Amino acid sequence: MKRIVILGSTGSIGINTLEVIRQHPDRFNVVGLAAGSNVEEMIRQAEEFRPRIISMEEESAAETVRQGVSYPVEVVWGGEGLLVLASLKESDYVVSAIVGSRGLPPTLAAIQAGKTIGLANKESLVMGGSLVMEASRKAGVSILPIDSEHSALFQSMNGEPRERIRRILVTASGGSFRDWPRERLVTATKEEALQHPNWSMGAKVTIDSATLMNKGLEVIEARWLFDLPYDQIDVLIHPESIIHSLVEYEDGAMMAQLGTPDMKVPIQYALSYPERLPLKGEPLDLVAIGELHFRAPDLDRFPCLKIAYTCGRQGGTLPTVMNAANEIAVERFLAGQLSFLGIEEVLEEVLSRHTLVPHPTIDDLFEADRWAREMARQCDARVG
Ligand SMILES: NC(=O)C1=CN([C@@H]2O[C@H](COP(=O)(O)OP(=O)(O)OC[C@H]3O[C@@H](n4cnc5c(N)ncnc54)[C@H](OP(=O)(O)O)[C@@H]3O)[C@@H](O)[C@H]2O)C=CC1
Ligand SMILES: CC(=O)[C@@H](O)[C@H](O)COP(=O)(O)O
Ligand SMILES: [Mn+2]
Repeated sequence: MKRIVILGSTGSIGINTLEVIRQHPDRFNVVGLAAGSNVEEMIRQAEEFRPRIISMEEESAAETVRQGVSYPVEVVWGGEGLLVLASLKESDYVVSAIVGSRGLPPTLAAIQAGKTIGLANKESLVMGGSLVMEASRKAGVSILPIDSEHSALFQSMNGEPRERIRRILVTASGGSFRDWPRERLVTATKEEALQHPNWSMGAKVTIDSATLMNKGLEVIEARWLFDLPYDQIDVLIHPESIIHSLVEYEDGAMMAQLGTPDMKVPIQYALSYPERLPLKGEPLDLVAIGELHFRAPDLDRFPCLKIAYTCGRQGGTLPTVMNAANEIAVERFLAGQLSFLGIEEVLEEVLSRHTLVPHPTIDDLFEADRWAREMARQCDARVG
């Protein structure tokens, strides 16, 4: 029985994770849940899964949950609360599914406490990939990818010689504006951007998909998870999101993982690895789909992907700054304070002002993150 803590249980990944666990009560037991402000969903989840401990972002939300749950449960809160959940002694597995760079401290804490990690929170690898991977090597813990592309890559490397990989191809749907000309992006609205063609996900990752920054974050995530240089990581636009990514080997063979766009598949694989369990869901009907399509990404229409490659290659504090500026820009876009193309303008502006720290400590990363957020908030007024 795996004893699981879910950080971000009320979100899209968190809810899908609980659905997987619901299907396998003999395999998985929920011992802790953490979320931000959604007290109603947390109370409902607590009543069903009976975790021993819960964490919420604010003290007031924690108190509401404590009073709303019908059994004696420990409720903690804030950044400290997340660290308590991450290193809980009754758990052996932590699902890291908080959105954004605030997922980094609890992910690192869980690694240092020796927990196996199911990683959805790609921002923690973008912000601090080198430190996270070094910590996982030191602690001897596995980081199992939940992100669909990285799960596909992981599955496509299973039993194959890593040194024979020629390159990996990270597939991308192209997002909500895949076929829009650049001129039309000027007026793109939040409602339009939130209409992802294939996946139902949280707002932040859906906007990142629309700018192609999600693919940029995923390229950096792949660099760290699979220890590959950037010139062996390519992006392939695949509008149907059926092939979740591919690995090309030196003999020309390509291995891929296919499936319907359903996050329960990679989540369950990460939870059950190295086993493969049954899962309820629509089987993939390739005859009904008929055709799959592919094309190269258009970096002129979607420069965020180019920005991410540049930041990843230069390294140091640049990916941290890019990630933080992107989080603020997306937040402001969702709040109606920034245009869609304003997101890339904020990134360019903040990055142009940053002085790169080449071998950052964890404190350097947090300082770069703080600085970039402040800068990105200031830029908003000019491009909004
Ligand atoms: N959704 C998907 O299909 C995929 C997501 N990912 C990645 O997974 C991560 C989560 O994405 P997704 O589930 O879509 O996001 P959602 O926005 O749906 O959920 C985010 C979760 O984080 C919680 N949260 C936010 N702030 C805090 C905080 N300060 N303390 C504790 N919890 C907090 C939210 O709680 P609350 O709602 O209670 O405020 C919620 O549970 C992201 O990094 C994303 O890129 C990767 C691949 C696919
Ligand atoms: C489901 C998942 O893993 C998302 O990260 C997804 O990849 C987003 O779709 P895009 O391919 O549009 O970025
Ligand atoms: Mn993905």
